[in-house]
Amino acid sequence: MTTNVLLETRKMGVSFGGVHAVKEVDFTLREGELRCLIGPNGAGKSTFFKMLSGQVTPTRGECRYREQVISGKRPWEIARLGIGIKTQVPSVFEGLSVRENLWQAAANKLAKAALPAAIEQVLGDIGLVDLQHAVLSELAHGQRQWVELGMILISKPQLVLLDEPAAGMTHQEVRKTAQLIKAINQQSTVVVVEHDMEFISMIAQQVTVFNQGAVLAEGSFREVTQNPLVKEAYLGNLEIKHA
Ligand SMILES: Nc1ncnc2c1ncn2[C@@H]1O[C@H](COP(=O)(O)OP(=O)(O)OP(=O)(O)O)[C@@H](O)[C@H]1O
Repeated sequence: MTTNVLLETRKMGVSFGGVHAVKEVDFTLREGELRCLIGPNGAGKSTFFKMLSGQVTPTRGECRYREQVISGKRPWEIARLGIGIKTQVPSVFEGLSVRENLWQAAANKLAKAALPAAIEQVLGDIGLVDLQHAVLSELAHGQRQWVELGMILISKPQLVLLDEPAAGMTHQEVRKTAQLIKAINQQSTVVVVEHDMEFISMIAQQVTVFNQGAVLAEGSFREVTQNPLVKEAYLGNLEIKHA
């Protein structure tokens, strides 16, 4: 593949006291990818994600984004480099409407004259045109998640990091979220941590499987789900549907 490397970790890891949550991970992400991180509970996916997003500081190794060392930077410094982050805790403004949330997200990134058209576009993308004046606290869980994805979409980050974007969603909501993430991937490189294998099957291109703080396998969805080591460590007898 000739595409440029966007983000790279070298022997990056972190320990909490005696717990080696992530050991020494080498990970390479190329421009335009949609990479899924999967693995059993406690495998280190979330901690790895948090090191990419600046929520956790690595105790060894480093992470480079566009060849600049970003490990040790704070989340807001990382966001400033053009990285959009959706953590498990939603960062929306509860008292503001859908439209106002999108406005807030875009205000510092787009020219004022470009804002209305960008907001219309994203309201359509997230399917909330009819609810644009509803206050966030009145929305259903899935709708609030879409607003947050819309807030990422409108600021057009180069890299988007999503931690369990489909958590707690109904089947229908999961399908819509998958479409939305594919739309985000049309303009941004994306990393997704997720448990829901059905959701992963809808969006996956390259998949990295974590186990016991290390990368167990990497490859296409089909490759990793047919890998005996992945079956043993994670999937067990789970029936996987291939598109
Ligand atoms: N702040 C912390 N202090 C101590 N141990 C931690 C901390 N954060 C994570 N760990 C430990 O690190 C290991 C990896 O946890 P992590 O949450 O990254 O796994 P995960 O793959 O995301 O699991 P899950 O799918 O359950 O979210 C676990 O043993 C966890 O208990």
